[in-house]
Amino acid sequence: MVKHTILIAGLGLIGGSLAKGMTESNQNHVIGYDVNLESLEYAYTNRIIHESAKNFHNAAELADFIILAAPISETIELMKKLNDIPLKENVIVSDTASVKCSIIETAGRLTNKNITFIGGHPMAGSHKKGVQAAKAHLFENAIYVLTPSVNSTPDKVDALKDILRHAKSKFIILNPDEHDEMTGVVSHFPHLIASSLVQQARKWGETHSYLPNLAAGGFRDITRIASSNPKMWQDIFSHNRGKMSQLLGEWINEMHFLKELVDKNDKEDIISYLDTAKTYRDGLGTEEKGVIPAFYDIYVDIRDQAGALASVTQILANENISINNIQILEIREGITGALRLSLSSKEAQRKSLSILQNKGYEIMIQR
Ligand SMILES: NC(=O)c1ccc[n+]([C@@H]2O[C@H](COP(=O)([O-])OP(=O)(O)OC[C@H]3O[C@@H](n4cnc5c(N)ncnc54)[C@H](O)[C@@H]3O)[C@@H](O)[C@H]2O)c1
Ligand SMILES: O=C(O)C(=O)C[C@]1(C(=O)O)C=C[C@@H](O)C=C1
Repeated sequence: MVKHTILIAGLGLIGGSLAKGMTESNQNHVIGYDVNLESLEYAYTNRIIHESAKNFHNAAELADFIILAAPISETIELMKKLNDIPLKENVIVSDTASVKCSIIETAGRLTNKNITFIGGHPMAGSHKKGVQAAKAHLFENAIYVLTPSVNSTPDKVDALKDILRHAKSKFIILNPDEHDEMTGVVSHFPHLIASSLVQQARKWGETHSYLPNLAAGGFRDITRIASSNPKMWQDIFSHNRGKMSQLLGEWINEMHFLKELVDKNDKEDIISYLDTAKTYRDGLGTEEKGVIPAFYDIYVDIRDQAGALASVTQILANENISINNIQILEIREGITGALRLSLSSKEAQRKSLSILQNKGYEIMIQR
């Protein structure tokens, strides 16, 4: 098998995670580049990359594939730089930016004939940033959107998928506008709303100092993403501002409607509103639809006592069931709390439910 040289520019959470998986699989030679020399050094000493490059131009000349994983505005600047570099013939350039229209518009303006540009967006991440948070398995089972530019061909798309196969993602092709519209709704806009909910609580907290202690499972659940990297999100909102503005307008109308509903206090209408939302939300994880990957969660009631979490995870480990994600939703002194365990398949969900129920745990699954 031919070893390709892959340059990953931007070794933060996303670039670092892609690089780590690629370097571990050792099929290709991975060169890392980052403007932050500490991140570059960290990536090299922790074997996230095979080789570190302090000069983007020189590293780009050596690459067969280039993945730009910097913030969106920086990614656009790097694309413009690539245009003036004597690259290898037929180099495939991709990116990881959360917004695709401005990236593909920039790709359309590139005149360097050696570049085939295929936009990329792995639909997985976290509220953490930086190379220290990188995980080789971050994109496992996640949707990975590709937005080929006009000069790309299906064999080039396959070549890109091939060098990304270690990620174990599910690739889908979307046009950039469709991508920005859908991720606007299910990814970008929720971040704005999460921050606005936290702002509301913060303002109330100024006159009610005990308020933060009451922020339990529900508030924490819906606002986790408000802890994300503000600079990255400003960049995303700015590049998708047309869609954000439209969604905010729709949301404001929805809030007016909701206010009327609450003021009227019609029991049936309110139940119907909540029920329609519940039915849609419960259905999201049952099959893979659009950009939303399936999830198979179970909720386990546990007591606030030493070792409670370890007991549950040990029972599942004994049965060889691996847990994709675990979250403590609400545990306060002396009160029963809930664990949310995310499993990798419906079968794992069913098996965990039955094993834990047999051991006397109270379990809830959605649906
Ligand atoms: N965080 C997420 O959940 C997530 C998920 C999918 C896609 N993305 C997208 O991936 C990209 C990277 O996000 P992240 O979460 O890894 O951010 P991050 O802040 O963790 O990492 C960004 C890295 O890029 C480096 N960088 C900045 N300017 C650079 C430049 N000019 N050249 C080279 N390196 C540069 C920074 O030093 C940093 O190491 C963004 O475009 C973002 O929209 C983020
Ligand atoms: O899990 C999170 O914290 C994320 O915000 C990840 C998330 C999202 O789902 O909205 C954020 C931005 C990306 O472009 C893709 C994924």
